[in-house]
This record gives sequence, structure tokens and C-alpha cells, in this order.
Amino acid sequence: MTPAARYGAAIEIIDQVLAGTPAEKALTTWARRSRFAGSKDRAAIRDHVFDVLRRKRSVGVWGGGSTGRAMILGLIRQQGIDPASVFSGEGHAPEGLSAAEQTAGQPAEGADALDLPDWLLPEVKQSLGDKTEAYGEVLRHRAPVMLRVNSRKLDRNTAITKLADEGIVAVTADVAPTALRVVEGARRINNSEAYRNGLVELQDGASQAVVEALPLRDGMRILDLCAGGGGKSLAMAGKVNGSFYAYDAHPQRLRDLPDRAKRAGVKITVTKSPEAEAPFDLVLCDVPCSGSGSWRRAPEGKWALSEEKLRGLNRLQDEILERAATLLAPGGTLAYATCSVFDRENTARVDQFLAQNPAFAATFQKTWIPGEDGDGFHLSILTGA
Ligand SMILES: C[S@@+](CC[C@H](N)C(=O)[O-])C[C@H]1O[C@@H](n2cnc3c(N)ncnc32)[C@H](O)[C@@H]1O
Repeated sequence: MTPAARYGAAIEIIDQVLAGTPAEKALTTWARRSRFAGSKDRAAIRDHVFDVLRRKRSVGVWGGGSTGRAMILGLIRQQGIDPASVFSGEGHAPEGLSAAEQTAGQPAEGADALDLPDWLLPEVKQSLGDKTEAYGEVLRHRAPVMLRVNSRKLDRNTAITKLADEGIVAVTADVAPTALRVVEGARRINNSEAYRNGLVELQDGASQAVVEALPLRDGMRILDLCAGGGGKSLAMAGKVNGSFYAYDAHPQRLRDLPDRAKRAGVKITVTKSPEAEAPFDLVLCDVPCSGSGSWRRAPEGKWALSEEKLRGLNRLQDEILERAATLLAPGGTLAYATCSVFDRENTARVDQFLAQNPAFAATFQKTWIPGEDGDGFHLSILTGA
């Protein structure tokens, strides 16, 4: 496909997303019926679609409309690409621009340029203060590809060499001692020997930093109460020798964990009833949240969140914290984590919990802001009496 034809395909897919189809589904459906498209075409189209979704507000202003076509026009204007080179009407390129399209649109300014929904701005400002603009800007760009080195199998420098042998260039990242940032060859990771043999896992840098901050010790009984794919269970089991249990309210999310654990050389018990396995020395609650720290990776969430959804999430976060407390051994540790930067999902939840459970005290609290080495994240460590 020509570069212009790839933009044409992106327009079609964005229109479907705007009509309500999830982006991943729209991309897969398009790829299934477009066998002519190679892997590089699919990757470029995916990048265009996600670039637009991250910047939906500003590219609409720059393109002078709210259709896929206007948004791609806005995107290429933002990127300094000559619109005539894309909108040529030649081959499978998008139709040439009308006179109205040529004059419509203007550079985005103010709240438009931040690419955040208006209703959310007070929430962001309250949580991030003078970092609000930097936060909005970071979310407008692609997330880094981060790896966690399985330190049970090798050290970071050896991992860098092994990855380089397979055409994957990675550098150490300061965010965590296990973290690598991939700077070239990211698309080779899934098929690489290093990945398939469990030497490295795909895991965001802040997720690794959260695990680093946990007070883990050999011999502990540890529960990952919202384990999802089990990334944090694997990272914890990579650090100390303990008994690891993983639970998720949606057990299908845990289906790959036994294989991943085997690959990594660790043992994690998937449980359907944490109560039956309690008590635990440490319970990690990596709770469902708005995802406001990782909207670079899942930009649809930025536009889909509402005040009502946020309130619902807060209720669920409170419930999970309360449940976790009942699963702890006396003096045990409760670790509360979100991939959100909003106080309302972080310190406010913890404050509420502490008010109802005075036997607990917060011994560590940190919020990571999304940046070069990782997503936004929050961790509070609470210790019981
Ligand atoms: C932020 S994700 C976890 C990510 C995971 N810890 C990781 O590192 O990949 C939150 C998880 O909580 C699960 N969940 C939702 N409601 C829950 C509940 N009431 N109890 C336990 N898990 C729940 C979701 O299915 C989701 O997998």
C-alpha cells in the first residue's frame, strides 16, 4: 500500500470507531477483509488510528470537522505533512480536498490543544496542579515499549545483548532496576527467543516500579487480588521466594498465567476463592480504575470516561480495599495500586479506608506521572496492626 492509501484505510477505520466500534475490533475486521495489506501496512494504519484517538479533540479542530477524514487531515497538518501529498485521489489515496476543506480548520489552542475532555480538566488540575499541561501533552504521544528483565534468569546487560542478537535494541530505564526501554525492533519482541523463553516480559516501567516498592520478603504468602493477566504476580514472584496466589473477578483474564509462570520459572497458584487461602502477609489490590495514567496506550478511555463511571469505579475501589483487609494476617500489608493519576481514585480512596479502618496506617504513597519510562501509576502501602 502507498502511504496515502494507508491514511485512506485509517479514515475508514476511524469512522467506524467514531460510530461506536472499539478500535481493536475495527482494526481486526479491516485487516481480515483486506488481505492485500502486509504487516507493515497494518502497523502503519494502526499507528494512524491511535494517533488520531490520542488527539481526537485537537485534530478535529485542525481538520475542521469530526469525521475520520477531517481528523486525518488535522493529524497530518499537525505533523507538518503536505495534505496534497495524501489527499490526491490517486490510486487508493483519499479524494482530493474540496475548497471548503482546504480552508477549514485551524491550529488547536487552549483546552483543545491539551486533548482532554472539558469536564475532566478540574479533576486533572486538582490532582496534577502545574503538571497538567505536561500530562496532557504526554498523553498525545505514543507510549514507550518497556520490558521487564526476569532477574531469576539473567541480568539487564545480558538481556540487552541477547535482545540485540535478535535485532531488538533496548536501553536501561531508571524507573526500575528490571526495566528496559525498547528503542528499535519492538515488533520483533513477541516472536523473539528472549521473550518466548521467559527472559523478558512486556511490562510498563511504572508497573515494575510499583513492584519494586513493595515490602516483599522470602517466605511471604502473597495475594494478587486483581491479577488480570498476572503481570504483577510474575514480577513479584521474580523477586522473592514466597507462596503466590492470583485472583481476578474475571477468571478468563488469568487463563495465560499458568503458561507465563512456567516460562518464567516461577509458581503462582490461580485461585477462585482467596478467602479459602487466607490469611496473607501481603495483598496487592491493583484495582480497576479510569486508566488515566495509561491513556497513551488505550486512548479511547480518555474520551469514554464520565463522572458517573468515575463514581462507579470509586465504589468498586472501596469495596475491593475492604475485602482485601479481611484477607490479611495480623500486621499484614495492604498494597493499593491504580494506573490512574487522579487523587479521587488514589489518596481519597485510601483516606476513606483509613477513616473506617483506624488499625491501618499508610507507610508509603507515591504517584508516578506518565513519562519516557512508564505510565502514570499510584501506590499506597498500608500496614495493619
Ligand atoms: C488494573 S487491572 C489489573 C492488572 C494486572 N494486575 C496486571 O498487572 O496486569 C484490574 C483487574 O481487576 C479485575 N477486577 C474487576 N473487579 C474486580 C473485583 N471486584 N475483584 C477482583 N478483581 C476485579 C479486572 O478484571 C481487571 O483484570
